[in-house]
Order: sequence, then structure tokens, then C-alpha cells
Amino acid sequence: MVLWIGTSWKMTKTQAEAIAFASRLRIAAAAGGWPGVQPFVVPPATAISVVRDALGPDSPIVVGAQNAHWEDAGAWTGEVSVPQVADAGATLVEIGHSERREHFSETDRTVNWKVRAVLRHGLTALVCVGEPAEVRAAGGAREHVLSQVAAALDGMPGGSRVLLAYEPVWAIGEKGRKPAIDEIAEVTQALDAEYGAVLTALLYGGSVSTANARDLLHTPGVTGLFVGRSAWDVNGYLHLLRIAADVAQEAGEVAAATAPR
Ligand SMILES: O=C[C@H](O)COP(=O)(O)O
Repeated sequence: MVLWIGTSWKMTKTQAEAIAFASRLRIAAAAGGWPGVQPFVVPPATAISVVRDALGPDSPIVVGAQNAHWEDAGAWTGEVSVPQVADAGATLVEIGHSERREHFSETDRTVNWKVRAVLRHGLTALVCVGEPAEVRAAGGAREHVLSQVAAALDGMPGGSRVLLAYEPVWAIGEKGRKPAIDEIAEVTQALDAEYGAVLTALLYGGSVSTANARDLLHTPGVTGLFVGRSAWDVNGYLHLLRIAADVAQEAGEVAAATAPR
């Protein structure tokens, strides 16, 4: 099992700041990296190509885009397409983050169109889902999230590379509430049962920090973390990667000790 540990920088970092971050990552990766962990970074579109370059050729670190349009090209002012972010160096595209659903009118339907575009071009789709606070309070979290995923993955070809990030809206950002493990497990267990066999990884996101990362990585069904604020400083991200590498190593040792001889 590989643990995917990624950070979206959202609308932060200049190119110089992005290069400085990526350069530190490159050095850490060359010094041994993080066995059992797949790191990924999702810069703003303006920094994808400089991050790709700063990480160097054959880097083990995946670079993503925070969004891409469902059309390949055309009169869509202000948008970028999947071929364009791929040209800049992205091999993964984040789709349907709650901030885009809330502020940029993304719907289950447009999320599905974008997933199809990303997979059509052979990139990895990182699909974000999560329930708002009022849905959680009314007891509908699991149904809400399962419905979002069903819509997003409708028509997905077999063998596609899809990561799912479960990010409850009430847990994200500065006003987010730190989640209890039980609250997350209720949803991640259901997602794992329904989609575990076809997903590359099931991530948790929302108020992840070095204090709760280990527990979150032990939540049923969770095979990675998607991090905002705690990983915007490279030292925070490197700390999270080390925690994940420890968890991966422990899991490997348990598996070896319990394997039939
Ligand atoms: O993309 C990441 C998520 O929105 C989580 O953000 P956060 O870690 O700052 O709460």
C-alpha cells in the first residue's frame, strides 16, 4: 500500500516561492525520500512549469493542477485546459474542491465533465467531495458524499487513475473545525466499501496537521492526506511526509509479521 500525501497551495506563492519549496523537496527526495509514500504538490497554474523544472527530471514527486476545463481549447476566457496543464508539467488534476463548488458554480455535472476530460488525456484525476456542516448536522453526510462520487465518476473508464479526497466542508480552512476520527470514518468506510477497488487512493483533507496526521492515516479506508495550510511551509510538508513514511513502514512490518510462511 502506498500513502499519497499532497498539498494544494491554493492561491498562494509566487514563482520564486514555489521554486524555493520545490528545491527543498528535490533535495529531501534525493536524500532518500519517503519509502511507501507518494508525494504530490498542486501549485497555482502560474507555477506548475517552474515547480516541474525545479524538481528536476525523473522526480518521484507528482505535480498537479488545481483545476482544468472540460474542453480542450476554445473561447473560454480565464480558463486553462487539460492539454495546457499537461503541457506545463502536470500529470494530475484536482477537480471539484468545495471552494470551486461554492465560489465558481461547479456542479456534480461539470465535475463529471472535467473528470472525463482528465482521464481522456491520460492524467490522474483527484476528485474532491465533502458535505457542508448543515448536511452533517442533519445526519446526511454519507449519502451526500456517495451521491457526489457517483456523479463525478459516472462513465469512468475501467483502469482509470482516480484519487478521491474526502474533505468535509466544515473542516476546511481557517474557520474549519478539526474533525473527530469517528466522524471521518463513517464516510471513508462507506467510500472504501463502494469504490476502494477502483481508486488509486482515498485521501482525507481538512485541518490536517502534524498533530493529527498519524491518527488520520489510521482511519479506516484512508490511504493518504490532502493538506492545505499545514503544508504551505515546506518544513510542515516535510514533517508530514516523514510521519507518513513512518506509518507506511509500520504497516509493512505488520504485514510481513502476519504473512503466511
Ligand atoms: O486542499 C486542501 C484542503 O482544502 C484542506 O485545507 P486545510 O488543510 O487548510 O484545511
